[in-house]
Amino acid sequence: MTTLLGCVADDFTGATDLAGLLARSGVRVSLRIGVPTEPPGDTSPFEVIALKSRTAPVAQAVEQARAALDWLQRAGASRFFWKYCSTFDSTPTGNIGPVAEALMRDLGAAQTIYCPAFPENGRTIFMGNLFVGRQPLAESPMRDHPLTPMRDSNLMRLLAPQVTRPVGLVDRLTVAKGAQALREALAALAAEGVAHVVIDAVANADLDIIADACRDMRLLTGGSAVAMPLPRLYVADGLLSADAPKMAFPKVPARGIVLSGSCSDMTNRQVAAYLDTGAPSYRLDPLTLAEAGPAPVLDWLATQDLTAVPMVYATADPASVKAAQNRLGVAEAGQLVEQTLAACAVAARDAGARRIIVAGGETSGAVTQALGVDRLDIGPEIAPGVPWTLCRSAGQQVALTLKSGNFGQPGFFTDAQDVLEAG
Ligand SMILES: Nc1ncnc2c1ncn2[C@@H]1O[C@H](COP(=O)(O)OP(=O)(O)O)[C@@H](O)[C@H]1O
Ligand SMILES: O=C(O)[C@@H](O)C(=O)COP(=O)(O)O
Repeated sequence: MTTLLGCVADDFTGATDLAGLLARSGVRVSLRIGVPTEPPGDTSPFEVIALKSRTAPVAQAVEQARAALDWLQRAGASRFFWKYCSTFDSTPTGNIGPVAEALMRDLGAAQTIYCPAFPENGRTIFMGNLFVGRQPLAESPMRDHPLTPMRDSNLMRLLAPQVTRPVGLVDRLTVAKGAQALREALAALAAEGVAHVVIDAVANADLDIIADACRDMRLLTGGSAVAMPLPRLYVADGLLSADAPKMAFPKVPARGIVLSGSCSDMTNRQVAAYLDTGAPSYRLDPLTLAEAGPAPVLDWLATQDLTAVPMVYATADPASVKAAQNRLGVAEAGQLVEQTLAACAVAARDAGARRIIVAGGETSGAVTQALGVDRLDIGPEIAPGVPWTLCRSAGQQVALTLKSGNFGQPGFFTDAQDVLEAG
């Protein structure tokens, strides 16, 4: 089937988040891990390509996104979506802006929008300022993110140094007037040469208006939620029929593992809640890892009963993360943890784990790549933006969930298992 919307996501949790929200509509969504090496064959109306480029060097992130765009164009896509984090995770050099500009150039798009709002998860934008719950982004726990600490809440100020062309805003007062008012505001900004437009949204109703007004733009950018109304709008436009059969999620054996590399505030709470259940657990310390390597945790894992769904975690509070980074360097500390958790995933799979729960975007990228997964089918949603997915790894069918650091309730690791039991 010809692809209608081609999506590029800058990390793997973000890709499953987007694919899960698009799939809520009942249309077929395919999620590819990395740019497929094969030319497009059996494609879906919605294709999502997951990259691991959020913290990659700018040139590499741009190159990967352009390769993904090329594949999606060959699949027949006529509209495109650049998905980044709902907390706008990036640095003054990128990669949100440079990738958007490169895709705009390739597509001949004079203007695009930026809307990371995800109201169901507490991300809202007002007067160009991003909020996480009641806190401005820069006062939220995101200010201590290990790789992309967010120290400003104003999206125009965050975006401007990342792009070469002018940045503007359509605020909530205009969005509230409806799709026509928004279209006119965008046209007025375009006439002034504004290429990059941040748009306020505080509720799903705002996202409906934004998607309605912008659905024919060649390139949209944002978090996952602004894309959620698109399938319904395309069906209304007669571009697509919503007749995709829902995938029956198969029963997978109840042997599993939890791998947590996120250090977000929410993941810290989720790890604490899972420890409280008495589940077997192993805490990774980057400084010990740097000296002893992964052998001790792999030895421990080999002794575990996987029906008890043990947890390996490096999740730590900001002070401990800082201490490890000061000793090892930010990238080195991150990589050590990611590679170790990835090795645990492979060992657990080889020992029979068929339910793998991963917390953290970069961590999910490392784990998924180590498992050799190239495609994920979207299954039931555990929490807003976090579906179970089904993949094949080393010839085995494995249920995999990739949880964004900040998503889910404190009981997420148990919730995830309950969803499979209920299904
Ligand atoms: N104790 C720790 N000290 C230093 N870095 C850590 C520690 N635990 C995890 N990390 C690293 O922090 C990063 C967390 O990023 P990520 O997995 O994307 O989580 P999130 O989804 O919360 O952003 C990863 O690179 C991970 O390896
Ligand atoms: O938009 C979001 O918040 C998520 O989809 C996402 O990208 C999360 O990234 P991580 O927090 O790094 O998992």
